[in-house]
Amino acid sequence: MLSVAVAGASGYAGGELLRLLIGHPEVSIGAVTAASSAGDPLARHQPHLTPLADRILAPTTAGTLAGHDVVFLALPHGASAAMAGDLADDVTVIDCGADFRLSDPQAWQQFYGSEHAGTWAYGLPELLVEGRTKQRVQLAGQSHIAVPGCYPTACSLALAPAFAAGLASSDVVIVAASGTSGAGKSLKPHLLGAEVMGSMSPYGVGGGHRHTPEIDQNLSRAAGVPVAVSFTPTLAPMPRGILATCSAKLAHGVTAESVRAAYQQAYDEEAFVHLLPEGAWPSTGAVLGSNNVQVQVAVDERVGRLIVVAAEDNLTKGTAGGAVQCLNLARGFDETLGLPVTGVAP
Ligand SMILES: NC(=O)C1=CN([C@@H]2O[C@H](COP(=O)(O)OP(=O)(O)OC[C@H]3O[C@@H](n4cnc5c(N)ncnc54)[C@H](OP(=O)(O)O)[C@@H]3O)[C@@H](O)[C@H]2O)C=CC1
Ligand SMILES: CC(=O)N[C@@H](CCC(=O)OP(=O)(O)O)C(=O)O
Repeated sequence: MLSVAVAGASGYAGGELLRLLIGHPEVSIGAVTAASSAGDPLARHQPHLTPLADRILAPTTAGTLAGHDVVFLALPHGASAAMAGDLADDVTVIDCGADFRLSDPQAWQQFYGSEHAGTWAYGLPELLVEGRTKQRVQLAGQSHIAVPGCYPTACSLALAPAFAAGLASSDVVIVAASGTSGAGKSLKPHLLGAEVMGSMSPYGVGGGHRHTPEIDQNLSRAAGVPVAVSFTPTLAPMPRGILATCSAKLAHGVTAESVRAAYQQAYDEEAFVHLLPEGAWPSTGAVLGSNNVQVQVAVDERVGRLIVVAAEDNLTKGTAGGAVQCLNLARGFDETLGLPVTGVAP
């Protein structure tokens, strides 16, 4: 049994981590920590986590996180890097934040505006790397893992098989809608109920969103050559879920059959990434609370473009589920342990 601490346990990502870890047979939950909410009962911030209702949130310090086999960090950007250096070397640290995702310090500086903290193993097991292997081979035995951003998880899994197989070459356009939990719990004026309910709106338009270099990084690794995407996120009036509509110019002569075959080959053996049967389309409702990514492909012959639609739950596969999957791989458990493979409907 591994003893596990969750830092940022009062937040959305921390709450989802705890929901999944409660059902994980190989872990026991140790410290649950927060910042301004330290001293509060966990139940005040995570009313759905009934088995942990009596727990009190501890302050997030190296001391409260010490003595655990595994520490999950679900903290704002920058806070993870500050904390990671104070944790013992033999602890498995899985960071849900962005601090260690990018390998290019210049990209970090440009999109996050601070000094680059470093690069950890990237925690997207199903990502194809240079057309052949999958990223999971780099996760076995790892002690420090950076969990991908929620948009990069959906968008990269949507397009990597096409780039890895040389079916798509350029001109990548992604428009993705996210539920509001993607923005975290802290108060933001544009996320008040009156602003969000019954309305959709874009943000980070024009290449400014910080997930753009992360998607570039992933697709470039899949393709083996540099890929740059146009990425536009939008905010949707729902608590959870991401629906990413991704399109790219098809290489000459590529057919719908060859596209489908490449995606079947990439994902047929995967437990969590599913190419849907022809005619069925991904939806956020269908993946709610599960660690699944639903994918569907189409070829628009009139304009010679590939269209891939992917849906995930941003808090499950997009954060906490992905993080638990990384723990399983790092510690040699079955990759699916403790992770839901069915959604909740309606
Ligand atoms: N929400 C999502 O869909 C996704 C989130 N992530 C990442 O997960 C991390 C957490 O996000 P999320 O849960 O949404 O955010 P929340 O705002 O919901 O939660 C943030 C957590 O961090 C704590 N905290 C705030 N400031 C500090 C600080 N300076 N030092 C230590 N702890 C602090 C908060 O404690 P308190 O409540 O006491 O202030 C709270 O527990 C972020 O890095 C985010 O980018 C990744 C993918 C998707
Ligand atoms: C709706 C919304 O605001 N979503 C967040 C992304 C959440 C996520 O994946 O985050 P991290 O990179 O922070 O881990 C955003 O666009 O910044």
